[in-house]
Amino acid sequence: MENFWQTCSAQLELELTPQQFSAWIKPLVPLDYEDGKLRVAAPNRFKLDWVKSQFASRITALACQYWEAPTEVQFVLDPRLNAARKPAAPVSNAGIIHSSAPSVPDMSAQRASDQAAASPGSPEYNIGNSPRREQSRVNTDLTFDSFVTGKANQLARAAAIQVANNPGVSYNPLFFYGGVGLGKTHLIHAIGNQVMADQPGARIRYIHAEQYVRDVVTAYQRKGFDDFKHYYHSLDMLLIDDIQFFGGKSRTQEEFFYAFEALIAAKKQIIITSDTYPKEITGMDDRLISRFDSGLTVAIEPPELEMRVAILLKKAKQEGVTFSDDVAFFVAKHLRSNVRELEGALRKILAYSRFHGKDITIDIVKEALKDLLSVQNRQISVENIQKTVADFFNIKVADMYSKRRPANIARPRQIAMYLAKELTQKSLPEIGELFGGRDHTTVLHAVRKIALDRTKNPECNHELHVLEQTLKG
Ligand SMILES: Nc1ncnc2c1ncn2[C@@H]1O[C@H](COP(=O)(O)OP(=O)(O)OP(=O)(O)O)[C@@H](O)[C@H]1O
Repeated sequence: MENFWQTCSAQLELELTPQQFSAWIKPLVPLDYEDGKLRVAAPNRFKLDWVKSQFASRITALACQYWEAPTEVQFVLDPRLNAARKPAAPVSNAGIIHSSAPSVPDMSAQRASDQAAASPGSPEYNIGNSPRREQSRVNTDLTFDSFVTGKANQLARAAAIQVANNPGVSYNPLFFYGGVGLGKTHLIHAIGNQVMADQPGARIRYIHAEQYVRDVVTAYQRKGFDDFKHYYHSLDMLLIDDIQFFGGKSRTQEEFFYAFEALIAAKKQIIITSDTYPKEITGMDDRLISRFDSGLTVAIEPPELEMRVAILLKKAKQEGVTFSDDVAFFVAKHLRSNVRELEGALRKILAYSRFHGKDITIDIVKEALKDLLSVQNRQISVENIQKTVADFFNIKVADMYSKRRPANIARPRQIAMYLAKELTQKSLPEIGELFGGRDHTTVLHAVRKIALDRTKNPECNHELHVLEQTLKG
């Protein structure tokens, strides 16, 4: 039964969004399996009803497939689970405000009680350490221990450790930027976890920027800005993720500016992540940009091959599976863009090998990742081009979408645009979009310029040839 549940969870994790998975599936616990009947416990009535209506048929289908026999899945209520489980899923915690937006039925009642909890005098301000941990929304799985280091992120990790050891003192704010799925969120949770372990009474809060925007709107609608301000201004540490979502939202930026000033003045630590560096965030007030830049700004780059291998080996081990080095190298060589993609591939491989009861070999990996690999082989992505060209010219990947124009950046960027046009099916406007929202005429200009240069300048031709060969593998 345990094996089935692992397989079933792995499959559902592939099919659902991360928020859905952690909100609805992760809290479930299989109880027993007898005579074609599987019993699964849910922690409360709300989750029980939702899981029954939304996921029962899929889980039943997976159970029938696994046992190769008709199987009935019964969902039961197990209130003891609430006490026994550590907080993992944002929605499952009785926290203050939701930090992600899972697709849920009407949760207004829960949200109302969440909002109430945020007000002064409420339990939030008189709570013990364990509920404080829950309300912080810090994910206990994302620690420094589980964070693999390599060239791509060693600076960021060093800065994170420094800040975790001296919150509010060394770099404030600490600002991480980099592309999707590269570990920014992981790293700020790791800081939160360490500070919480060192100072169990600290008021720490992780929030995704989109949620902060929603909170501002709610405070606005309810005329509740005093509570809102009081809450955010009295934190000991604020971890705010994907701040680029503040772009163009002036009321949110204004509120955040006050919170920022109050926290920094009180030597309370702020840690921010973004997909690009402060000056490049579109629609952000200059006051905020200069504040973001006033501490330490560190990039996280896409992982290099060795780091991708290390990540796969570590994550496989965490799943209780041993990957041979050959298999890990094979996967890492073919999947190059980010860590989230590697995790997805690993889940696919595990689910495939469990379903078919086969050991993990390169052949099995090829089967399990058939779709992913054929797409990778057929198509060279613009992301890959940007990374390869940036590595080649020793510049940051973020400079590919930045608006900076020094020649040592502008030319590699033009080369990357040229290669994107040559090697992918993307249109000029699509390429412009992927290079920091540039106009298609800028891309056209780059393509023509490099094409001409190539015919006249043998060195340029050679560089392009090397890059093309690298990209085509
Ligand atoms: N160096 C690493 N070691 C171990 N796991 C990592 C590492 N980097 C990223 N991950 C894992 O990869 C997944 C994606 O990382 P994360 O969510 O932190 O990315 P992100 O940079 O915040 O991306 P986004 O901008 O899309 O939110 C997470 O499950 C995270 O735990």
